Amino acid sequence: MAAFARVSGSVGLITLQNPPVNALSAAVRQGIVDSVQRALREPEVKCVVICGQNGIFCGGADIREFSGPMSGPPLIPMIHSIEVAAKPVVAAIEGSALGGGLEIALGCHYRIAHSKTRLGLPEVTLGLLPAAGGSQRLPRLIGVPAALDLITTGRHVTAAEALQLGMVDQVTDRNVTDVAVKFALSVVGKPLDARRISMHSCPHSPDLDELFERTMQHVRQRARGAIAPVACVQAVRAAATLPYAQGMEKERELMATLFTSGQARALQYCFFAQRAIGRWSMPSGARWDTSKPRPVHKTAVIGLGTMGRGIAVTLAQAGFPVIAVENHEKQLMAAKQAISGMLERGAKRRGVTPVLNKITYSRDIQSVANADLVIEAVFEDMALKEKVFQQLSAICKPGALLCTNTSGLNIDHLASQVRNPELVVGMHFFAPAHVMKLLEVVYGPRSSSEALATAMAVGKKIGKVSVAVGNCQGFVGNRMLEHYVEQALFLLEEGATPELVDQALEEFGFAMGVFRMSDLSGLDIGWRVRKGKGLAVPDPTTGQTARVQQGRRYSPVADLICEQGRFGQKTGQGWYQYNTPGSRVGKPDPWVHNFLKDYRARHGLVARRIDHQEVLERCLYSMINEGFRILEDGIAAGPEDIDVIYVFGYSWPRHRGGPMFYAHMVGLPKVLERLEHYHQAHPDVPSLQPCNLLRKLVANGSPPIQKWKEVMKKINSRL
Ligand SMILES: C/C=C(\C)C(=O)SCCNC(=O)CCNC(=O)[C@H](O)C(C)(C)COP(=O)(O)OP(=O)(O)OC[C@H]1O[C@@H](n2cnc3c(N)ncnc32)[C@H](O)[C@@H]1OP(=O)(O)O
Repeated sequence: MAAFARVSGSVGLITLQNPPVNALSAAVRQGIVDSVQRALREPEVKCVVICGQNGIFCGGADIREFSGPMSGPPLIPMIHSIEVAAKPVVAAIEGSALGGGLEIALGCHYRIAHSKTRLGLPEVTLGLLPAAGGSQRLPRLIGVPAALDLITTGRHVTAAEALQLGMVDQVTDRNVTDVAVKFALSVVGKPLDARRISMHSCPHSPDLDELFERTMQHVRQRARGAIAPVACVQAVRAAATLPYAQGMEKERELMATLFTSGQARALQYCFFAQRAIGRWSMPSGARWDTSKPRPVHKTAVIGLGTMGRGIAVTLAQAGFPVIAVENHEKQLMAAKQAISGMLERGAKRRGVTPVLNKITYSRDIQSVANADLVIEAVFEDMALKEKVFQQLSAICKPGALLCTNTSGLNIDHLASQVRNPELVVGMHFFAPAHVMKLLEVVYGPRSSSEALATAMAVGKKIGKVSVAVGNCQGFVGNRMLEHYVEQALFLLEEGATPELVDQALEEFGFAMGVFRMSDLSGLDIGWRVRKGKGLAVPDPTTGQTARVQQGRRYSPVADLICEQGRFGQKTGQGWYQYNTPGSRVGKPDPWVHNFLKDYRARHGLVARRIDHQEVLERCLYSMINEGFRILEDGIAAGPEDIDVIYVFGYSWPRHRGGPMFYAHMVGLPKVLERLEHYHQAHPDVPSLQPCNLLRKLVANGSPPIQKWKEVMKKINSRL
């Protein structure tokens, strides 16, 4: 809806009303059209102000409407009618003016923003472009380079930056509607043509061709196959080179392709998935809206290796006092120096003062006695973690939340080491912890809903995308990853090279293929884990690691590479070769190719030609299959949780929505058929055997992903 009122005698005030963000639903658009007509019709109205209810101007088009047939008045003529109005129209912007919201403001003759407002055209993040004239008006208003930046990234700007760019005419700390009403009265009777952005041409930019070429190259590189950023560049190019009407036609054409694309559906799914994960529930029935978090004032981090340092920085930057504990003096000093550097660099980037005094350093674990929440981040070794939890149980004040940053060890076992197991949860950060957005919050069978609510609340406060998951080996992310990596290794045995596998995955949209990624993170980490699991142990008779371990096919290829001291970038050799240790640019390594040839010969394996499709199907479908098992086991509450974990923690290309959404797009019958095919070819690989839930979903007519939870409930209640 939009309400119309006459204020200050002759100002027509139009208020957008659609909580919580005044999204432009059909009803709101109709309300605006009716109100504008009324304002122009009534002779008492001399000028118009458009504002939003409840402290927010407008969050843009109603994204939920995109999945159904469009109804109600379209945006473009509505905005045009505002721009051509004979009475001055002023946008009174507060909270947010995003997407279609900003496009309405660009159609107004003047824009006044509250100082706390954020403005932007984030359509690209939804797989779209600003197609209600935004791609044509913004470059005309602020110039091509700035418009290219905002439209291709979807970046929100502050009111101060918007003023600097010329996007708004005035910024105020006062009530923005009051200011806009007064301002509107002051411009009655002034000529409006110069205020109609569509009548301008773009401000001159030198070397326009070169600018577009450079931007296109940069955008293609960053987009990893996403089509919307490329279309955004094309639309802005049209604004810079064509008259407005032709530019609008180009904008329409480009949008027609994007709007129905699978990428737009994936990105819009991600938008809602990211919000859905906040509404967590536990198998006990406890939920986000019925569980109260405990207050957390003081925090502590135990163990200041790479992860502990990043966690301490994240907590301090969010305003938490942190006691940072490391029992080795030398390591403590090194950590202090590294953390201070991280805080200083972070503060410089954000233009704020570094919060060095938020962190107190100590060698004594007793110093965490007063903390409300402790995060253990010591070496990934169960015996060591057990000891730390026993100590914490004796030291910490009653009610303190005890968290572990383990990436896969048993939370329940750690809980069994303490007096209050209900206060133990996992807080699994991803490296580098102060940069990566994902946090898996892991509850065990004994964790209380209050403990989970507290960890989720802290996760939100420190700016992480926090996903609540159940306890199992590897939780969600690493449990699925194991199958992806396993298939990649099998493909090497069967004839692929690391670069072939990586190329297929990178073309799919991953920032790095599996082998490039493992060179970056260090091959020794996985080796240690495999040894810990009793894998990667040589057969006493042959002295070689067997290709069958624990009753199933196993590839020792990665272990053999590690035995050569090839740990990836840090040693200058891994799956690729590097000019120097620490260098980031890897080249295909003939040594690896020869090693694989010898390995195959030794094991009587005949190399065959492997294409990109097989790489994708085996690596991704085996991982997706495990995702279905995770849903079946109740470790993740829904497919959105898994997808958000993969998009934010494992560089899964967002425009493909996450592994479970990808399966839905490919079609569950096809995923099932390909898994059956590969399992028949590799019966000794259990991860290729289609799981029950996948079979049942297919048997139930392969419902859309939004309905999986319903079908899962139905299936479970029938068992
Ligand atoms: C063509 C395309 C055109 C013309 C477009 O305009 S595309 C839309 C462009 N706009 C956006 O991309 C903005 C999306 N929204 C946001 O960025 C944020 O919601 C916000 C900055 C506006 C507010 O943030 P915050 O206060 O944190 O609130 P939430 O993000 O949690 O949102 C609250 C609930 O509102 C729902 N929502 C938000 N925006 C939209 C929208 N444009 N359409 C439909 N629904 C929207 C959001 O899903 C939350 O709902 P629940 O999860 O609570 O059910």
